[in-house]
Amino acid sequence: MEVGEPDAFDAGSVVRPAADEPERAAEAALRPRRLEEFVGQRVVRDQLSLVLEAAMARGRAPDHVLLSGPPGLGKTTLAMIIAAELGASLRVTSGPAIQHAGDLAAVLSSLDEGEVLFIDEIHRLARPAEELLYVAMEDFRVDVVVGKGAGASAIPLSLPPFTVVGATTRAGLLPAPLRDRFGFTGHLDFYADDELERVLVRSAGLLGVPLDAEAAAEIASRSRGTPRIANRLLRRVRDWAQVRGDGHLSLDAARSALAVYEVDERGLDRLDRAVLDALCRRFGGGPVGLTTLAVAVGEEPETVETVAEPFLVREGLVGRTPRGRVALPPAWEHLGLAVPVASDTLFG
Ligand SMILES: Nc1ncnc2c1ncn2[C@@H]1O[C@H](COP(=O)(O)OP(=O)(O)OP(=O)(O)O)[C@@H](O)[C@H]1O
Ligand SMILES: [Mg+2]
Repeated sequence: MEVGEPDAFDAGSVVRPAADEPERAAEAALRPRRLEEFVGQRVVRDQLSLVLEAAMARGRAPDHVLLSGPPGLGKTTLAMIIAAELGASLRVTSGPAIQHAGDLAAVLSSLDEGEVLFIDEIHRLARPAEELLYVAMEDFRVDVVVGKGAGASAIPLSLPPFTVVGATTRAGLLPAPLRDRFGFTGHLDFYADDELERVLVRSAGLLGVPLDAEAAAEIASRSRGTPRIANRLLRRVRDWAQVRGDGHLSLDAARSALAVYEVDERGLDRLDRAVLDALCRRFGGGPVGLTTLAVAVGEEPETVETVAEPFLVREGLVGRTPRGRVALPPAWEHLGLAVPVASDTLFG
């Protein structure tokens, strides 16, 4: 059994899209290795497969690839798949790991021909490193600075052809010159429930646990369109089935396990429901300011805004208006309350 499952009010709740290091390690075993195993995202998959096949047919390194989209949808997985499909080795770094332009210069100048350089969280690269990267991506060159102060000089060093795969959850934060250096950009979107079911069936197979079709459907529908969450809920249901059940992942086991973790039919957890509840019952549907709402649920405004709100807004449960947050009709329905007759409170 895994220990230390955080409190549901914590950002580490089972339905949050981010993953910590131990979870990333557990995920590695479930990662699809080849493009054909990668479930869903048909458009991106087809486009990418063309880019890769064409490059291989030409015997050249493919264009640089940018992968954007929310956490847990498969950016890192795709970066690894790209290298695997090309039969190339993969070097991994990230925006925050590169403190100075020199760190990046060192990585770039050690690349072998045809290697794939994965830069995760590329929107977090420091400006000087970013500038060095444009040149490297476009001209396959780095300027190595030798010496210090007035006597310093830049020696251009040419690089073998290689492919950068950048990943970002915030494509909008990438400066245009960097974005333009990518020949192909794939945007990952939330998955449909039937796609998540396929992810779950595949994962259950890899974990060697018997998963009923109805249980897969149930878990998928509470996974917020995110494979990472689906796989996480699957592990929690497996725990339940092994400890409280007979090891079989039935619909009953799925429902019981998800009740323990307070994940409801729509994939909302305790904090999400607390926010809806405060909005509807305490503030009559709003509009109410973020700070007031946060106090009502006993949380920091930042937690409400970054942890709970994105999904509530995406689901059409909560609206953001200039005068504050409002509950939309599905929020009342979700809480089993009558939707108030349309009044200006609803349309802030
Ligand atoms: N299309 C898919 N098919 C099957 N499994 C998937 C798919 N996409 C993601 N997964 C699974 O979901 C988990 C998270 O995927 P991944 O780490 O690639 O997400 P990410 O987009 O890189 O997230 P982050 O922004 O947090 O880095 C992995 O364990 C992976 O196996
Ligand atoms: Mg990732």
